[in-house]
Amino acid sequence: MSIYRWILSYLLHYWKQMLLFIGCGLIITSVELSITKYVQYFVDRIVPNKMMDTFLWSLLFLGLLVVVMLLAQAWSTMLSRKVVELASKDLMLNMFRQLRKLGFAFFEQKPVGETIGLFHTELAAAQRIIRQYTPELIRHTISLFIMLAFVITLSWRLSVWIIPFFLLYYLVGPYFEKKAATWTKQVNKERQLANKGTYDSVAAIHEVRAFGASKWSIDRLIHQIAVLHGTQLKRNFYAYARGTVRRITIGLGAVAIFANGIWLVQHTLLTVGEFVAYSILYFQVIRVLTVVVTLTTEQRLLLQQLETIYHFMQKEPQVQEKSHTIFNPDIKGQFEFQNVSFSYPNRPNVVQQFSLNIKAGEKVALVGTSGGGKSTLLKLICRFYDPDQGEIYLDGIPLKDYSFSQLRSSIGFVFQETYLFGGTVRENLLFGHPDASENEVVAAAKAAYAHDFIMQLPNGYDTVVGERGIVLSGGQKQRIAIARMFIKNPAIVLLDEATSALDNVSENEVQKALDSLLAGRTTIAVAHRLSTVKHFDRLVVIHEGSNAEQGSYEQLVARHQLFYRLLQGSGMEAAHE
Ligand SMILES: Nc1ncnc2c1ncn2[C@@H]1O[C@H](COP(=O)(O)OP(=O)(O)OP(=O)(O)O)[C@@H](O)[C@H]1O
Repeated sequence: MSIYRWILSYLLHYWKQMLLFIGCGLIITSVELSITKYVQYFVDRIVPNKMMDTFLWSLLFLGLLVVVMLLAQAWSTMLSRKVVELASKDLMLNMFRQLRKLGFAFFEQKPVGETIGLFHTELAAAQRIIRQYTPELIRHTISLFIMLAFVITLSWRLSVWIIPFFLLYYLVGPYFEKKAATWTKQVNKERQLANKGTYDSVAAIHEVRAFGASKWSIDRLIHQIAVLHGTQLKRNFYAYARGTVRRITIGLGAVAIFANGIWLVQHTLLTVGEFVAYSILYFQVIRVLTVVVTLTTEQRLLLQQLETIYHFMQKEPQVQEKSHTIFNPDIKGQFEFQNVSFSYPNRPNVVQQFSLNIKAGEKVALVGTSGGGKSTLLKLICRFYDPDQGEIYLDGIPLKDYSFSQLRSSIGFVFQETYLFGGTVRENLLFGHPDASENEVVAAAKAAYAHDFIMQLPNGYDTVVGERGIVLSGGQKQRIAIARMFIKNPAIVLLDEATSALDNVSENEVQKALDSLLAGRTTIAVAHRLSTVKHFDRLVVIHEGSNAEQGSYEQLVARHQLFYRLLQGSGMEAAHE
């Protein structure tokens, strides 16, 4: 019910249009009932008494009613199309907003394939409920009650006869419904697995090729799809069995009405007109009832699919923005970590009692053994996560007191690998700062040593890159990322092994670009290759989430402790000496 209420809330947002839509439905039902009532009058009064004048006038009146009904039908279709499209658009936008709100932590913890599946399968199911089911269900349910009341008042003696058949159906129906629902749940689970399997086999294409595992990958996918197909067949069997039971009971109900109707007419307990009108109404009621039952069942089956999307939409982000934030008009980039501790949900004590002061404009490199928590510290600075204990201050103000927008506009992050959007080089450079002028874009590209290679591309800055266009090398992509930073102009730059994925030639080019970017900005870098951070003001050795040792490169080497051992381990000692 809570899932259904949540879906309904999207339609109720447009309650005025929904009321009009229901009003149209009432008009349509009233006209349908009036026509049936007229048939009764025609058979019982007009024909036996040869009332020609009444017949002609009533025909004219009926014609008018039909026109009104057609207009109401057209208007209700228009209204419902408009409302359902608006509501499904709202739902989709809210999902994207929620995805953004949940932020980095959600992406790290959920496989991408699962999130894509959520948008493909579950969003589509939710939109189908909004588009195809809910408005029709509301309208037909109201019509059904009005028609049932009408049928009972027309002849309660006949109505009594159809009750056992409906009861029979409702005794057997739920068994098939439950079976169908259970199998639908299973279908969804297996569809998600198949989606994830498809994603994996595309995303891991290099690994699959490199390991010669194509056959393994295809076999795995074929198996997943075969299992899904088998479950779908079972689900369909129960769904159709349910329909068949329904059709049989409707037929038996009709036979009962005819047999009893004729008996009641013979014993003058029912007029011929009432019998004819009742027979017409029975099929009308059955039609509406079937629509209501089918819509309810199918909607219930679809609702089963929405559990994950519902929980996704109710999820609270791990990191929340305060309602009252502090605006710092001039961020300098001075950091203070005070006894910061942090655990991932499934990985405790990644950062432990970590304390560090970083001066504005200082260049600090975090070094240390793999898995020590260096990248995690960068994530805490960006507030992708919040510390469990302790506090991080930026220019003396707790990070938590800043707005997300100020924090993120003051911090530039260059990752190990840069993702380029399917668009032009210019669009990729303007990412994050769409208002920059052409001059700023070119100046940034020059400062990042990217202008020359961009000019050599077929259409210069208008060349399409990324998934839909030219594939750039790792070093070129990093220089685009650095140029983006020049345009963004943040006071603080975070580098997460920005050059570790590059060969020596590319690394040199990117290093030149980085040197010009970092001048005058507070820089915190995570580095694997110690050579890239030799010239940093300070190196901080992170060991098991704590600040184990710090100093300049030379000081740390001379100390002959943890850093020195790291250098020996990485084969850098010779280079140093
Ligand atoms: N999102 C996450 N959820 C759970 N555990 C994580 C997550 N991200 C990292 N970890 C774990 O936390 C520990 C620290 O990871 P982190 O990436 O901060 O280390 P690092 O020092 O940057 O390592 P490396 O030098 O290998 O990149 C590792 O054991 C890692 O497996």
